[in-house]
Amino acid sequence: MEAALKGYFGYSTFRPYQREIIQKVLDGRDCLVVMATGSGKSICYQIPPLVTKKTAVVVSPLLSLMQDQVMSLKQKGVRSEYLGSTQTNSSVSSEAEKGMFDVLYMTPEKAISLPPRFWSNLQAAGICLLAVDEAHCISEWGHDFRVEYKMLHSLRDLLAGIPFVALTATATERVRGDISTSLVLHNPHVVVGSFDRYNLFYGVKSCNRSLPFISELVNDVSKKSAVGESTIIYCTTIRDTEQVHEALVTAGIKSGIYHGQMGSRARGESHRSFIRDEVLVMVATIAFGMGIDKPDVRCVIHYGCPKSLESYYQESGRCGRDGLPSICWLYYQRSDFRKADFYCADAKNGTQRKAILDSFMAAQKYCLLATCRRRFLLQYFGEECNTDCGNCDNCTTVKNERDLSKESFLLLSCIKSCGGRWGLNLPIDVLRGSRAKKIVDNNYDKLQMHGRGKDYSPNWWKALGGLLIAHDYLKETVHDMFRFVSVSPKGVKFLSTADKMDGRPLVLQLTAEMIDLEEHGGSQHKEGLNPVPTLESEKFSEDESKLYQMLLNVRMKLAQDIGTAPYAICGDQTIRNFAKMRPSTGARLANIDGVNQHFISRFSGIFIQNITQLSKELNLPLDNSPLPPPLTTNPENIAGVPKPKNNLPGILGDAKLTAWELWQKQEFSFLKIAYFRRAVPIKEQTVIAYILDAAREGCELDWSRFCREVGLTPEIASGIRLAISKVGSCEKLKPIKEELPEKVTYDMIKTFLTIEERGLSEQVFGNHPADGVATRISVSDRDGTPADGVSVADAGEANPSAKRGQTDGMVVSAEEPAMKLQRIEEHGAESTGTAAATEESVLDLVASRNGVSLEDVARHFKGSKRESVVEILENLESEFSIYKKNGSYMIM
Ligand SMILES: Nc1ncnc2c1ncn2[C@@H]1O[C@H](COP(=O)(O)OP(=O)(O)OP(=O)(O)O)[C@@H](O)[C@H]1O
Repeated sequence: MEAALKGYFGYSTFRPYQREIIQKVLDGRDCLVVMATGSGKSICYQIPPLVTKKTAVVVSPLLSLMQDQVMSLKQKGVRSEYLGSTQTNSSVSSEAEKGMFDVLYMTPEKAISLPPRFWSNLQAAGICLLAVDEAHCISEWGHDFRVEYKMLHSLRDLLAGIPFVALTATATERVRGDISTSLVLHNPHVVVGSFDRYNLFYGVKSCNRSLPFISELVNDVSKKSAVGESTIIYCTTIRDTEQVHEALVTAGIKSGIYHGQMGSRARGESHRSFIRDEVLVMVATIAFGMGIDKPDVRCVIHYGCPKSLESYYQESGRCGRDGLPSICWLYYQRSDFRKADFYCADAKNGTQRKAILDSFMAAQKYCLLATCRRRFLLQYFGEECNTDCGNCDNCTTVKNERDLSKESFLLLSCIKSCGGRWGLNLPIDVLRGSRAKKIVDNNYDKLQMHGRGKDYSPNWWKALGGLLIAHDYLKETVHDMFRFVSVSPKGVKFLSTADKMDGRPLVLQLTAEMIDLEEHGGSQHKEGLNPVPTLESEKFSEDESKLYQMLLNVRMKLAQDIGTAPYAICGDQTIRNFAKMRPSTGARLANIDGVNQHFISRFSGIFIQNITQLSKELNLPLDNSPLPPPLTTNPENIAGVPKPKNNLPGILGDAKLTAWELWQKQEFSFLKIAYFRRAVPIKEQTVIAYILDAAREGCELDWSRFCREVGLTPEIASGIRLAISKVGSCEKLKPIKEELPEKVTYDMIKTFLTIEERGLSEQVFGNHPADGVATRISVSDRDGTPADGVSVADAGEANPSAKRGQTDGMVVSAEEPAMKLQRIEEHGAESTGTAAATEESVLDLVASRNGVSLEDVARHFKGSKRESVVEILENLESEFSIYKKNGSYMIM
């Protein structure tokens, strides 16, 4: 499966649920898949034919959508065609029934009218599934009821034993029930994913359709077009469509128009120029709704309140389907709300009328909302959501507010530790690492928070002090003309809850001075005390942005030359990766996410040539390393971050702590966390690294859920253990990764190492491989051939030497632990085994070696309990006697 995913689609990991659904289909099980727009449902029916070499038949409601998908699949080397009224090639049908296509699309009308002979021939040639896309069209309760969809059940008898897969992005429980009954699904595997489109920003504006307003709209849209980004403007009437289109054209913005009164040819032409980026703006009625499969639409504007919240979700869902940050605006005016009767005119009975009215009312409510819009949307679709998203207009209106709990914690605790005997200046000097005489004489330079506040200027801290005084967290008193600042009872309470890690965020409105200091060099980092390094590294330099634009042009030119859409060649994210990593060889390029085999054989040469030449012109170095974020925190940071055992916010920094809390307590997915309250999302890998850091610092983690989400099975863990033993060290991840099949990711390796480091291996993975089973990774996996990764074989079965602990091959002994992580084994003979661990003896041990792991120390002091060893190490760390780097303790 993974080989097909990378080979044809260029992706190295499945998104949530994809693998599970594909496996069920391969097992022959019916499936009902309800997953958000853009979540990757198509891959669930596109991979099985590539694995089984049998045709997948896909029923889809719109010809234009099918044509786009066929075009895209062909670019990926997948044999694909469609059957429908606009198919001009008469041989497609006969080729299809001979099983000559991997994926065969057809309209529902076509599907129910094909003769039984077609189906029996196709079945003889090989058919692996029948997918019903946009399956909500089956239900009268759905918002796009199609009568032909209701007749699809007739295919059931013709395709006995073939799994049916129904897919939709919007389906209430009632609609789900209808789909299941109508398609006669047998014990279907039901997957209901999150409706959340994390990468979309939602916003609403009220408007009056006046000319100044249209010119504001035109102005906004032109900014998107100027940087090559696509926008769809949905209008509720043809009149509006024409008016907005005209305004855009007058302003010199190349834009297309699409509505039901245009002839099919004109609509087709308009559609084609939009997906080929010949025009970057499409002004359309909802006739352009489902029929658009362009993944890189960056902005969807609704000009008028939509007829239902379901259709709003569907249409706005056309935005950012490639997962990159994108924007959805809805402009409404109060008169829109009077259209209920108009929408209800189509209703055939009272039930339908009520359904239409209900969803129209929900759309109105969405317009008028003063609270988190995403939360409202999700709750409407029955998804539990207890937090505001931080990524909609209502969540971001007050822009100068920020959670300053970490900074406040530092300042308050520093003032408290200094005994409240001073004004603000001295504690601030302590935070900024001063060694002034007064500070050293009072031993304040030994405080944990000494030097922790260097990232902000003294004036910034003073402004925060003023804020904390204003909010009663600090108390200012005057004695003999001197001002003293101490922590108030409210501040003490804050400190104690923050200490217990369940403190609430302390959101304060930043003063103008603080903002000014942050923006104009007063502070080194806008993001906070510990800015997120990956965010920085993900940012493009000016030259990288130039390179990105140039490479977009290269892709555009290529697409024009071969008559396809630029996105069908590769996605925007892939081009971003090119601009960031600047691969100079085919091998490096092939490793980039989004690069598939077809791309390598057809386009790698031209892209490498352009990347090399343009990077040279821009003076950008080639082969920028896409290395994963470091396994542990940078030692420089560690040196600056003391480790009081119960001061996790202090140790971890906001970003890590928040990531951990969202994951562990709120059960957010990695992806959702990546977008949480960020204008620029961080990578999922970064989120994973953050949470692992938190675990390493002692935060509790649901390891079985974590491993499941990362994809780390006990078998893969055994494989990683073997690879480490082969490499002989876990200092660097790359050599370990290179020993393993492609499907084993850095995230899996990092997770494994954290589990090992925390001594939880047995608990998490069971007794692998010491339970009498040896695990082997087939070499073919490493070559990338389609094998399912890790196979388990009996230890004694093929290779007797396995029992003797052979580690140069890929088999490990059942009796001898394969771990060779610890350098201590080199020193094994010296180990006293019985010596008791004390701070002194542990310090001696650390000082005598160039890095020891927890296991080293625990093994060395077998006479002491592991918990005591851990405690001693933590104490030494918080006293700055030692620090940790890549899982090893070093002397300071
Ligand atoms: N495993 C993956 N890794 C990275 N990108 C993926 C993965 N699976 C799918 N995608 C990309 O996500 C985008 C959306 O996928 P897809 O078109 O299948 O969504 P969908 O769920 O069918 O959406 P809709 O309901 O809007 O039709 C596509 O650009 C696709 O290539």
